[in-house]
Amino acid sequence: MHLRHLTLGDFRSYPTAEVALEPGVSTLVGLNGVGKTNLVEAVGYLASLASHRVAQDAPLVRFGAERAIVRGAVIRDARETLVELEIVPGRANRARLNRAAVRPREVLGSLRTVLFAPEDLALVKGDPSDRRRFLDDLLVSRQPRWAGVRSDYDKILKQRNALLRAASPTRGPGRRRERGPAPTPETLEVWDDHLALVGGQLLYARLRLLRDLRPLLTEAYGQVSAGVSTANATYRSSLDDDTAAEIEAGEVFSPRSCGIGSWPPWGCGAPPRSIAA
Ligand SMILES: Nc1ncnc2c1ncn2[C@@H]1O[C@H](COP(=O)(O)OP(=O)(O)OP(=O)(O)O)[C@@H](O)[C@H]1O
Repeated sequence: MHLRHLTLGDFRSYPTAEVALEPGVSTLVGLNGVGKTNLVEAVGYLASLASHRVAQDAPLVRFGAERAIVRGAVIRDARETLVELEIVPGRANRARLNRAAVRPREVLGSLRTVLFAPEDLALVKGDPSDRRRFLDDLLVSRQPRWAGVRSDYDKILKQRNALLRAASPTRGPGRRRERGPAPTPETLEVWDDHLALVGGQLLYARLRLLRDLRPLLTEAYGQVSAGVSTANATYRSSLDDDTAAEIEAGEVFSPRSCGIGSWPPWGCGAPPRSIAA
């Protein structure tokens, strides 16, 4: 795969930019702040619909402009694909593949990149949540179907936390909680079950992913360290080792025909309104 041409319109510091790229290594050279990382960020955005530097889209649009355009001509197996994104902060992105309008998610996979930036040091220096996010991102880019499980997990966690907050006698020090419907232990139990089930699915996927990554990591690190030291990666969870091993072996929560594993428990159709909300 080769990105032959990159076009930008009102992306970061660039009112316009046309960048032709040859196959092989390209090096961007320039003074600090001249816009090298902005170009790399644009390529990363085209590949992943996300920036490695910011969570929101607004900073990607040039100051004073309303929208940004990122367009790439990608060559793969001697065929060229034109991938185009229009970034409009606060609204859904618009996407086009070979000039035909598509849903943004449909462009994923047209361009595949591996971006390594100073921010990636958070993988070893940062919080465990950074490492979980990295694994989940990788999971989704390898097998997009995990995106659904991941977003279900986030939704359930949010709903369960809201329920726990509502159940606590005060919200914040000394403040009385606002009155809402009192949650019953049964309701909490239902959310516990959902959380355990989807959390188990996600853990299964992360453990499997790490199992696949481990030999690659050890080999790649061996090359840069010239064999002086070795690197390994293990997933440390609060579960006991036997349970984690059972999950990794797929004895529980393994993928089956409908969706993934026995998730979702309501079958393959739309989720009940309480979960979809
Ligand atoms: N939304 C924006 N609108 C206009 N300019 C922006 C926007 N976001 C960033 N910039 C400008 O982009 C420049 C930073 O570009 P970038 O981070 O690509 O620099 P760089 O060449 O990678 O620098 P360094 O070598 O220091 O890493 C800054 O001048 C900043 O003001």
